[in-house]
Amino acid sequence: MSRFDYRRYPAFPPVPMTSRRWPDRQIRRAPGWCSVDLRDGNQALIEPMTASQKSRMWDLLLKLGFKEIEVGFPSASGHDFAFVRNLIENNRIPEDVTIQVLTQAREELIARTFESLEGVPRAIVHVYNSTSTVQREQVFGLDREGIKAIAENGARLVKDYASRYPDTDWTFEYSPESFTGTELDYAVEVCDAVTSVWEPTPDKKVIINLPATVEMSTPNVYADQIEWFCDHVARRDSIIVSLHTHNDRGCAVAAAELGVMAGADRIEGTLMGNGERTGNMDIITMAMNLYSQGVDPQLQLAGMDEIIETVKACTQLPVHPRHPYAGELVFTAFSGSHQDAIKKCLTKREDESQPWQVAYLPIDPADIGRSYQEVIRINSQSGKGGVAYVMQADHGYDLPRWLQIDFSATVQAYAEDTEGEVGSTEIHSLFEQTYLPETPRWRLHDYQLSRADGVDKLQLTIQDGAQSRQLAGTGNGVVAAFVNALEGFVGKSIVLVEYSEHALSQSADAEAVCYIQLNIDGDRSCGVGRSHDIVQASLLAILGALSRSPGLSTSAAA
Ligand SMILES: CC(=O)SCCNC(=O)CCNC(=O)[C@H](O)C(C)(C)COP(=O)(O)OP(=O)(O)OC[C@H]1O[C@@H](n2cnc3c(N)ncnc32)[C@H](O)[C@@H]1OP(=O)(O)O
Ligand SMILES: CC(C)C(=O)C(=O)O
Repeated sequence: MSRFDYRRYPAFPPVPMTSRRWPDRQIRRAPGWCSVDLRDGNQALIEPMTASQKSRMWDLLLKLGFKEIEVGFPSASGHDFAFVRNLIENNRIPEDVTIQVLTQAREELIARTFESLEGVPRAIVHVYNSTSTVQREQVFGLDREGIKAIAENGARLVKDYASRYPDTDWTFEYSPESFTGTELDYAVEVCDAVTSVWEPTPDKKVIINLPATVEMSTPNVYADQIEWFCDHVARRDSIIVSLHTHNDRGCAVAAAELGVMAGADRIEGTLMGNGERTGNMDIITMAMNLYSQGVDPQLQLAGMDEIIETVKACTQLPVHPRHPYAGELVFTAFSGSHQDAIKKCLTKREDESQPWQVAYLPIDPADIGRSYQEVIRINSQSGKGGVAYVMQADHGYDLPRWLQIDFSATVQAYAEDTEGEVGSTEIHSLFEQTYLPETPRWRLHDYQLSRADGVDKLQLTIQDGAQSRQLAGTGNGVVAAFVNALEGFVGKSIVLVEYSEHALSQSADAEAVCYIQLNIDGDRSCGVGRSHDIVQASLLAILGALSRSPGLSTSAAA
């Protein structure tokens, strides 16, 4: 039989709650954030961070505005110990920032932890032990009382060692590690035992951190667990309930969000979700989720590219191009209908003080240092809206709709041939080759306009290969006279169907650009003319449209 056998995995039992309040709540305020990049994130790396990588990460975390940062497990290694000493001895901890360190509930480790913190003005000492059924039975070989005793002993030791360093303002934190695999009544019993040792008050709270050490259920079940815990734990007004979720089922952020709705006050997580196995809860995503709902995330995340660069350099892990908010491709639309909708919304958006309402873009990319240039990228899935956006945003051409349709067919054919993305410069060159070729079929030499009896008369010279041709036409206005001259030249009827012009915004010396669509004996053809003179731009556009018309042979012209 195959080992791929779902029957080996029992379903996670629901929490027996008859009524739950959290589904009706909204998060309207950011929780307290604690970065665990330098501890949980670091302990999961193939190569743990070097001292300089840790320093770089520390500096970034300060810059982003974290006020609580777990900086290591100082009793575990000389490196972690030295890093904590470095921060303290070099006065690198700002007054509004508190460092946090982790320790097991063992005396020698707790003693060493306090040694590492000597002289720190304030710190959070975080002690943990596993409480789940699996860990109790299989790892520790202890019953409920035995495991609770480890927690109580750890709490007592932490309190005792803290009293030996009276100059430091201590905060205590306890985690019933593997909380999500722990019976809820038992988790409450253990945490109550810990807080009865610590005796917190509303003015001097302790932190009780409830980890989804392994994510085992849907986020709603985690939220039930948190609400149940908050409702039953003793001394709730003296406890900061903290969450620490992992991403085994891909829902760490959702679980943390629902957990906050269920009553939690504080969140531990990492930047971009680095951490054990599938990672810790990603603080960037959760904070930006708040931001996108109009809630101040209390973190400065405007420089997303710097964050990514630092995280990559410190963890030596890539950031997925589709990572929420941060990935290289998350604000990019390749597909035609998305591009069309984005372009329309952006074009209509005149008043920046109005709420952001742009299809397919949950936030304004500019808020996190991304430019609109990255928003729309072109490949064979793209449509006219995207091509028009690039032509306008990057090159200053405001193509009318009928020309967008005409030109996007050229770009589409090119994208299919090259089987890849078509860059902005390539799109521009395609436009020039198509509508403004360096060696056009016919070149306008010179022209003279005169007016008599209300009729305009145009005389002009056209270069047709090696020959110069003199043409003349009449009409109401220069364009009509030119069209009339060309009708005689090619022997076909020509109707001016569309006309549009504008100053070329990207051109420093104010060139004008003119777009024309002609109907030449039933065939439509588009042309573009560019010149410092608007009349000349119109004539060039008409000649360009005529040159591109497939129905004309040189002999017809002759
Ligand atoms: C979910 C988490 O992320 S928890 C944090 C995990 N992080 C780390 O472990 C990284 C740093 N840790 C280390 O480097 C090592 O574990 C050290 C140096 C701290 C300790 O190493 P060791 O002394 O070899 O102990 P180890 O961690 O293997 O555990 C050994 C013993 O401690 C017990 N123990 C484990 N965790 C705890 C705890 N939280 N509290 C009390 N005892 C514990 C174990 O049951 C085991 O007991 P036994 O020797 O009687 O069987
Ligand atoms: C020590 C605890 C908080 C932890 O890292 C976990 O459970 O993942």
